[in-house]
Amino acid sequence: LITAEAEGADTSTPSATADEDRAYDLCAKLAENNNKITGRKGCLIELAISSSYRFDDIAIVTGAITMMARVMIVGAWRQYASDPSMDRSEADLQADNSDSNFHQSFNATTTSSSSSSPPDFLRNVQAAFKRHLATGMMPQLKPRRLVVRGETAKSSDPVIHSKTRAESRNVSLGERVQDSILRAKNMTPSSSVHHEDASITPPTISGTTNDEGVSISSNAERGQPSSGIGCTGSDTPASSLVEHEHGPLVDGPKKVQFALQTNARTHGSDDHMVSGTDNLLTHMDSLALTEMECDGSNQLDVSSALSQDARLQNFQKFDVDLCSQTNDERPSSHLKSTIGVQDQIKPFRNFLQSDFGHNMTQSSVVGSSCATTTLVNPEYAPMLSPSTHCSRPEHQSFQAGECSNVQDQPMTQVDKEPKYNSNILSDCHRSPIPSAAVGSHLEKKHGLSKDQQSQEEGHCGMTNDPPFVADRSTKGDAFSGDITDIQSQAPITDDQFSNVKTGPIKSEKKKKSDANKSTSKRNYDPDLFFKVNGKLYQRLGKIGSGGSSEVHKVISQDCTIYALKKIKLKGRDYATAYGFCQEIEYLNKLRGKDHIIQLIDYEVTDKGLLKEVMSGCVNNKDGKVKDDGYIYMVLEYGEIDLAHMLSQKWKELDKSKLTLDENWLRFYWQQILLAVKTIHEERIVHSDLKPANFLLVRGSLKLIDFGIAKAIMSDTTNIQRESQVGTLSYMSPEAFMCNETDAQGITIKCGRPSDIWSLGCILYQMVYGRTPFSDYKTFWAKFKVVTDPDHQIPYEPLSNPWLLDLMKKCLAWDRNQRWRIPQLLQHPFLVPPVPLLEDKRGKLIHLVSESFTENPKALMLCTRLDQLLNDPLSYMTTEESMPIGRKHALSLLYEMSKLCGQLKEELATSELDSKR
Ligand SMILES: Nc1ncnc2c1ncn2[C@@H]1O[C@H](COP(=O)(O)OP(=O)(O)OP(=O)(O)O)[C@@H](O)[C@H]1O
Repeated sequence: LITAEAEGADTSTPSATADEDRAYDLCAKLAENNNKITGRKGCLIELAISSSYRFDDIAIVTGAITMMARVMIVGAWRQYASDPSMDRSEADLQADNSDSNFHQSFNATTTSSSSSSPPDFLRNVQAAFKRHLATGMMPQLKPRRLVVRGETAKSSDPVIHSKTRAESRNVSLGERVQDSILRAKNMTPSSSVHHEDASITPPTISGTTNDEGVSISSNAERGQPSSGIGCTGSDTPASSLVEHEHGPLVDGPKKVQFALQTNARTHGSDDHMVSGTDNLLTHMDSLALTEMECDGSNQLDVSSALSQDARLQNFQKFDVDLCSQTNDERPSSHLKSTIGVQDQIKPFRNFLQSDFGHNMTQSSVVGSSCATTTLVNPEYAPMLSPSTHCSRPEHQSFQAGECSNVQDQPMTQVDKEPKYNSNILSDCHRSPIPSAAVGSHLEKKHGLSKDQQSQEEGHCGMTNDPPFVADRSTKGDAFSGDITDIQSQAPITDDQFSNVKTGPIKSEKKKKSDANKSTSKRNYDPDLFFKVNGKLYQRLGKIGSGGSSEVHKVISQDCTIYALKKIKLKGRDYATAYGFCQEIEYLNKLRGKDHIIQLIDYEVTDKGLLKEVMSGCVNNKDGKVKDDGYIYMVLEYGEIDLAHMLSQKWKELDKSKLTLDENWLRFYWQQILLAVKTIHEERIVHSDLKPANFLLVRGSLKLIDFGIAKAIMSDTTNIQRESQVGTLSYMSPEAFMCNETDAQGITIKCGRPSDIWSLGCILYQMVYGRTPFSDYKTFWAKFKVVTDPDHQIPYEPLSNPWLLDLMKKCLAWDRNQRWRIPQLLQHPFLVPPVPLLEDKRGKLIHLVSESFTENPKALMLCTRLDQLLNDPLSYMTTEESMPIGRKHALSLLYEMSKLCGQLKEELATSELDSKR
């Protein structure tokens, strides 16, 4: 049925029920896919994914079947491998490497339901399958097609299928059989297999095309859309990178960081800039340029599907794992040593079980701009919309599966609590921060746990991480070879098979297996779990990778979803490493603040480094970190970032031909301001404000990524920077010219106004769908135009003149003219002035506005003048108290004369126009 579903057959008709032939087919497919071993993931999982984003809840059903079938297959394998009465030994199987008949018959069974004589293994599998059928499990699972979603999934299906088949062609029978044996005997999959995994992993979605016709395919990593031209990181010449910055919405983030000592202007071309200077780190987030282009909804669907898939797989893995453990005759010492971990694992397992053990509901939550598909248990989700529909409850049957001894274990207290999928957190009112986590943090604030030493020696077993190619400038590259770990599927750790000959194995396989042997000491599967300060977090999928880190979606023992940011320190220069530790410091400082992403827990495995940063005595500024060290940060989980929300919004607008909803804009703009207000009040300048750094968490936007943030020293208003930093499209003139001298010979410094400029760029992008300097494609073109005080930013006319005014207030070239956050929060766009009563209005203003009722700009200026005259305090920051000082009095007068001048100019122009 899974196969039928995946191949698009209509399984809703009675004819599509699983007769024996089809069951056999299914078995063969399962066997083949287990055999093929695409890493720790079978093709079936992929099929389940493909189903899951085409059908609302078929994934649950297919998932259940997949799990069940897998357990059966494993059972069959075991039976086959251990039963001497069976007529084919493993040696035979290995000998089958060259057995083309076997291969052919295998193929025959998988491509049609015609029965060629199946090999013994398949017969055994078939027998096992039938035995299970007899238990009455199968009939309870009646997958049916429920809801068919849009075209996107259809269009992506062929990609997935063809990929899957291509994979199957690429793997030799010998490898498949050997890998199968390895898997059945608890050897871990080979690294070559990993690569296959990686290639199959995220279903490639859609093919949106940007203005240049560049095909963009978004992968499952949210926020990491990739361009078909593969312009990632600093390895790509800048000239080619910048060329992709085209059209609306694509001009976004290019993060640059380069040393000021470099006289950038002396470089003739972008290429020089990138390749010529050691200190010159040009972080062209070329992929992120396309960020706004990628289809957020697709991504969400897929990420949702992936997380479902991950859950299914993990659940399955637990069952098999626990099963094998309970059946195992291991020395009790080993059992003992696993107890701690098993205790930690149990809640995960129960969570996953409970998900499948209850009716599940799949629904879309949140507004149109950020619709997310989510899997919830309706029992605990009373707030779901009426459109929610329930899927079938058959999955309960799976609980009575093979591992009853394990499943019978009582649920812990935490298991009885409502379990929420990540997105449902937005509906529930429980604290996102488990008190235990916070408590533990407080206990050892800035301290280090006992486990750190051991973790330092090989934390989480991430020994196979691909090397970081470059520093922070290599967005995406550092992890490009990595595996999306939600496919973790290596079956069963079971010693009873350890003596089996495995035949010749590729050296990579051996390496991987050795690595896993060493990680097995940890008593948890490092492919499935992260351990931070002794607490396990199960991986649910990779969210994305930034310039310096990879971020995973994880679930904690108390079944809360978090994001786990992992930063590899080895090979980085110390300055960068200190920067990472500083991010932790800032996040600590910002704990409990509403609009800042919350740091739940963290661990720096290099104790010395953290100590140095925390104490402010940074010694080794120039060297590179040699030791294997990682930083782990457990963060609140964000559902979608503003960049994707904007992309979706603009797609909706383009489709509907509607104009921007000002209330939508007001709502999110206010949230952005509140977030930045929080950090500015803490004397922190973010320096990298951009839509991608605002995450939606339970309906509020929260600020993330303090990687290049800086604290303002107490006696100044500016930060000291040795390098220019930021993301090109959002960088202020001061950020471009940082540390140079201005016309008056004053050194240009960055401060809070620099963040305000970035906010202006974000607002501009929210209003027009592109950033203000998007027409300037190359770094130098941008540099020139942004640093030119006479450059006029183009503003297309808007129906609301306040909005225009607001953008101009943020994008004033002169940083002293830019409004500060408190003023912006009071700007008439957010707080429309209450029209003054006729008799309260200044006579002069009244007369003037009466004569130009048809000119909205003049009217707006009149209102502001009026407001300034009648309510001058609204023009001042909330920090100021009465009586105002001379400085503020002067600035009010300056504001008034400026408004008068603008009004005079406006009226003169419209007078001229009317004469013409
Ligand atoms: N708390 C979170 N919840 C969900 N997703 C997150 C969270 N934190 C980060 N991400 C996602 O992970 C990816 C990388 O995150 P982040 O920007 O923090 O990494 P980074 O290494 O600092 O990147 P860069 O320096 O290039 O901006 C982004 O796609 C981001 O949206």
